[in-house]
Amino acid sequence: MAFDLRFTKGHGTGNDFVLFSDPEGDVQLTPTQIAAVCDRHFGVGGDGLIRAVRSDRLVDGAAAIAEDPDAAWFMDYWNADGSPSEMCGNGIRVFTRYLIDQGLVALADGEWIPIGTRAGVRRVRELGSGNFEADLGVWRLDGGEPLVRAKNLHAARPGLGIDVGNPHVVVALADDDELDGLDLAYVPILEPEPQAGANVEFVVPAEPLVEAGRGRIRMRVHERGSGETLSCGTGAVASALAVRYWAGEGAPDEWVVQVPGGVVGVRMRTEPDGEHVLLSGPAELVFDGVLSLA
Ligand SMILES: N[C@@H](CCC[C@H](N)C(=O)O)C(=O)O
Repeated sequence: MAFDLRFTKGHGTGNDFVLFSDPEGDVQLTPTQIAAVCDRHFGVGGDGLIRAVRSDRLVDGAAAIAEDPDAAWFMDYWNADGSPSEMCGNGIRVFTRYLIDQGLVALADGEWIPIGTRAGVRRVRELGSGNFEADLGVWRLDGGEPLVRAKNLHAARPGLGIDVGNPHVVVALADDDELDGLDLAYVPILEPEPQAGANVEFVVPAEPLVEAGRGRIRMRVHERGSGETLSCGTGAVASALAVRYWAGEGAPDEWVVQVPGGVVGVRMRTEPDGEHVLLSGPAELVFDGVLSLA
């Protein structure tokens, strides 16, 4: 039976999403329907699809409420190929702006809102001028150092596995030419291949590498389930963490990450439960529409 899906198109530094609101959890899209919505030729087009649903309507949401009873809203995130992901750093900023825009939440100045995700509860606040900051929680080295091959990269390079709620492998390249020459229409090959797959980021230092106490890098990404995207928030934080790890003691705790779709900020902060990593950047809502879905 066909039904109408009311959606909003949004993006964070060009990482674009189709968002819709389903407070009671009545709309269960299949992976095929999600891929059709995200298709850039036959659908709306997007790197991912985000459903805004009340946490108490979902099994994963119950875990979020147990972690923080105020996590009333759950970001139900799906990649463009219809596979689920635990987290999305650009998505959670756009999601928060969407909740505000829809009148589903109101935030006081500087107030942090807890959002349920499959990776656990994450907190977001508005910075003003359409910018938001998300606390992506405690990060960890995970996934080892797989060898990474990519189209136009002459030899395999070692990557560094980092988990920021979802899995990443970060690879350092020699210079801009190597970064710009990559053909990320082809999926990078990881050896060994992580069981759950990984988002793969390629990074080079920006010029200058450190300015006003902040590290600066350039990044391109191949996202698990979506292909090359113009930006990846969790990928940007994984990249900054990897470069700081490689640089060793004395490296900055604040980073500027240049991605093809713009610039995001990353900072690390020690909390009682470990070191958190925070992501800041724009969140834009572009247009609303209605899609008839089979
Ligand atoms: N674009 C996102 C990450 C989206 C999920 C990712 N493709 C995955 O499968 O983990 C971001 O901004 O973090």
